[in-house]
Amino acid sequence: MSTSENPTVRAEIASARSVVVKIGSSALTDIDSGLDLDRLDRLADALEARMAAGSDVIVVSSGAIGAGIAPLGLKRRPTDLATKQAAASVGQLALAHAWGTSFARHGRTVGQVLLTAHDISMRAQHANAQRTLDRLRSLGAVAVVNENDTVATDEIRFGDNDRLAALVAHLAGADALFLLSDVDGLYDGDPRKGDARLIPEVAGPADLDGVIAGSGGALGTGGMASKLSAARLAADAGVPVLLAAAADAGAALGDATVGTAFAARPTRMSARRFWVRHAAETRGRIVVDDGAAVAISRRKSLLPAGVLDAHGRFSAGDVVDVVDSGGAIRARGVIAYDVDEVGEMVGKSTGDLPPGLRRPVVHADDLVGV
Ligand SMILES: Nc1ncnc2c1ncn2[C@@H]1O[C@H](COP(=O)(O)OP(=O)(O)O)[C@@H](O)[C@H]1O
Ligand SMILES: N[C@@H](CCC(=O)OP(=O)(O)O)C(=O)O
Repeated sequence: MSTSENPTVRAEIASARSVVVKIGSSALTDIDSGLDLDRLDRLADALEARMAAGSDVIVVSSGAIGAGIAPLGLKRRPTDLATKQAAASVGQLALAHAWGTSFARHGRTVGQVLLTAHDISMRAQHANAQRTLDRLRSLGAVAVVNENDTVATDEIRFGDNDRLAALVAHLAGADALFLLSDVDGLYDGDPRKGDARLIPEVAGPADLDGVIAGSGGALGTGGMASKLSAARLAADAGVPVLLAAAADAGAALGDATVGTAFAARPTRMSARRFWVRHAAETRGRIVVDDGAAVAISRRKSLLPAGVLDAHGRFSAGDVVDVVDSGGAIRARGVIAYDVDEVGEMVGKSTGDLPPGLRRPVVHADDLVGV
């Protein structure tokens, strides 16, 4: 640990009562030989030790696609959706069985929980998933979560399990998130491409200046970029993150002295703002002029006069992206009007609009910067 580190972040992670532990494909599977059962046993041992020390644990396990490659006679990780889904359907069965067998050595029962992004974005499904996770926990069973790959489509996929794990940490009210991979922490550049320095702690976004987050291995999905965006998502939810090697699971889950520790935001984002920013599905896009882009960056409401264009099929109450005239997403927010009403505002100043269309398009309380 470097002397410049804030020891409280690692102490918080080490003593967290409720934790989510995500394990990447690259740490669990091999293209030729499939699942690494010894690795799973060692992980189950480390997870069991954490539970014996008093923590509740939820596992987010990747590896379904990786585990389906060898049984289907494929030579590499598939890239098209149908073959990925076929591999996941074969591999998920093996993966869940392997976790069940590893934990059974400790007399522990596991439950499989498969989720899609859509489930997390819809309040009813969200609440049901929350209840299932809670009840498994109170019954002493370990939830093993993965994306429901066989029904998720390219448009609605979480994209990677790092994000899924951060959303589950939020959903479950966890106190810490572990991202266990084949790399022993965050480096300032891709460690496979030469000299790179390990970054022991990320206190805030400024510590990521100059860091190059590269792609993943042959089995991983999102690479380091997806881990950084998951760490940001967790930080917004008030959850500190430890990124470490799965091979160091004992030390990571024991006293959190290895890997890279990411501090949470000093004040947790409200549940509503978190949902707008990270969980809700967007239904459209509002293009705004430069003045409005500056105003929303200063946490002001988006007013009708700043709207240049609207795209999508949204209704009042939906979440939309707010983009500037160059196409960059500046914020997400809950829109106060239907798409036709927003269309009527384009090119008009507030005084030219009927009274019913003069309220903010997105109120500042419902607008979250991206
Ligand atoms: N800046 C970086 N720091 C650490 N690892 C990096 C970085 N850039 C790219 N990587 C690569 O990201 C990989 C981990 O991502 P990925 O393969 O998606 O893992 P997982 O399967 O655990 O989700 C590592 O093998 C590493 O080589
Ligand atoms: N649901 C997919 C997860 C893919 C994924 O995100 O993998 P990884 O980048 O290794 O966490 C699977 O189980 O193969």
